[in-house]
Amino acid sequence: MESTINPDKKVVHVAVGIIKREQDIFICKRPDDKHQGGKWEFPGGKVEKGETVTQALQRELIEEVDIHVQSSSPFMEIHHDYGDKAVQLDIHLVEDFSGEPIGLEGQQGQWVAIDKLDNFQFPAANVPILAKLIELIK
Ligand SMILES: Nc1nc2c([nH]c(=O)n2[C@@H]2O[C@H](COP(=O)(O)OP(=O)(O)OP(=O)(O)O)[C@@H](O)[C@H]2O)c(=O)[nH]1
Ligand SMILES: [Mg+2]
Repeated sequence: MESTINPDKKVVHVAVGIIKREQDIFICKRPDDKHQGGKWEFPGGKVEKGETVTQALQRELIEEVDIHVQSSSPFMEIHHDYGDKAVQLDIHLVEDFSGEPIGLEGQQGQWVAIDKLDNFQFPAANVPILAKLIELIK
């Protein structure tokens, strides 16, 4: 019998940055050929062996959106199983950075007001992030 819970399933640990300036957040569109392709995301990527989440976040945001993170603070942690892949998202708020974010890997990127984020389609795991961001501006 097939089980929906597989304790041996590898969990991908991901550092995610909520890049915030005043009431706006910088989001990017995931390339079509990637997991959850075509959806919008908060930039970030896999934590590599030997890296802390903060180090991974700094590296990924340089690689993906060309900004240098000066400091960040933990925002929330989400565990989600997509079936084809299980992820642990370590989400940090990034308000202190240098440079102007752009989609450095050819991906679309744009600043969006927090109250307009629900017009964009995000991966299912992101639902609690949007809910918490809305709380910030209430
Ligand atoms: N960056 C990012 N990943 C997310 C978000 N939500 C979410 O479910 N994910 C999932 O977390 C994983 C992140 O992997 P990634 O593709 O960004 O990793 P990466 O930058 O290291 O790229 P790579 O695939 O080229 O190694 C993907 O499975 C993605 O679907 C999000 O808001 N931002
Ligand atoms: Mg990435």
